[in-house]
Amino acid sequence: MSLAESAEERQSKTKRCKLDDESPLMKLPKIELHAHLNGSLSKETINILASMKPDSMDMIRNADDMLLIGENEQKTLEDCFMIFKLIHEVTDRPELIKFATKAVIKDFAKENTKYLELRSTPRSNDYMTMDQYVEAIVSAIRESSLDEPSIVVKFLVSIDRSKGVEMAKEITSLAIKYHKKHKDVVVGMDMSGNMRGSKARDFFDLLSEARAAGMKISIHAAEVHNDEETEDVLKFEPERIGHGTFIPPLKCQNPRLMVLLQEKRIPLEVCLTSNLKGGTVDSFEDHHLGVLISEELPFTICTDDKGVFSTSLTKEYEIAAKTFKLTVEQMWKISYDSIDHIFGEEELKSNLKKYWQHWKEDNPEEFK
Ligand SMILES: CNc1ncnc2c1ncn2[C@@H]1O[C@H](COP(=O)(O)O)[C@@H](O)[C@H]1O
Ligand SMILES: [Zn+2]
Repeated sequence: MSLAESAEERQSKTKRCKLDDESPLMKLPKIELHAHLNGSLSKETINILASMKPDSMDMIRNADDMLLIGENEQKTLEDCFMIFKLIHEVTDRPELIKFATKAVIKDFAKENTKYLELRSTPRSNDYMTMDQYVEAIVSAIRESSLDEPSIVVKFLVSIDRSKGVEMAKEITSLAIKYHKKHKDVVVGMDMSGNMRGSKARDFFDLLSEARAAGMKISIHAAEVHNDEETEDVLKFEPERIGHGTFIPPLKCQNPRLMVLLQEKRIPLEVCLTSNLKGGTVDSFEDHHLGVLISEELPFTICTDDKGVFSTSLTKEYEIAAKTFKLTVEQMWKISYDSIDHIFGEEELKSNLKKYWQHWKEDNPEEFK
């Protein structure tokens, strides 16, 4: 079955899905490849973290209005970057980072995410070193493999480009060090953060170093309009690209970028709600996912910051299915194809594929 069927064909097959535990898309095994740790914290987890901090602030305790963007609210990306700074207040010690990591893993496991790549930028302060930050995440992932055996979790070390190249150098060395020490957990690097005031290409040598050490690379690109930078990133050929909103002709006047994407077939990590609430797309209908489907280009559906954007992986699947009139069977295929884009090892990929196939055979009622 092709994803590029006509809208009418798809519409006639669309199964309406409710967003509850019984929803087929809740039950569907899913893959999450673009989740920032601190942006993924639920309101409940933020409140618990605040209560664990001896000097926690009331502002953080009442995380509701301040930190999470509600149903019909729209913000700018700049607003989002301010929100992340506030959330960092409740994860400023190793034990809090460890608690936060476990809570996020649990949340994803609850909605049948079977494979999760978490990403985060290591920070240091009076209470922790960057090494302790990474160690806290790795040990949370290791302990979760016992507490939450249904989900496999990997970690990508993020460069926050707004912090400059010198800091990125430190982060890259740290990433390589922990990749060597924990090859089965620390599998890749990401570049994210506020893109204002820096050029992606200034970080390519560092990302190449990580790649030479055996790590896979994902880069946030074309989240905002910047054709020159987007072309640089496409030519660098990261294993995946975060967003890619301003590549297809919907949002971009430069056809070369789409040609490059078609040639290189770099999978895009698609984050529907993030793009709408961050104000980079006007509506779900205008989202570039429609082009990726019709052009049969590789992509994966992700949450980005499910806490801040008040979403979940199931909700993102629901939105994609509803907006682009996709059946449960087509959503299963999107989820299944995402396995090819994980940074985890080949043996894991083939095990996940087997699991997906068995799930389909064992749950025929979900596809009716
Ligand atoms: C909405 N679109 C986005 N664009 C770019 N970078 C983003 C982002 N969403 C999150 N981040 C990056 O992830 C950090 C929060 O998680 P961690 O503290 O690393 O776990 C943010 O500070 C930013 O650097
Ligand atoms: Zn992101």
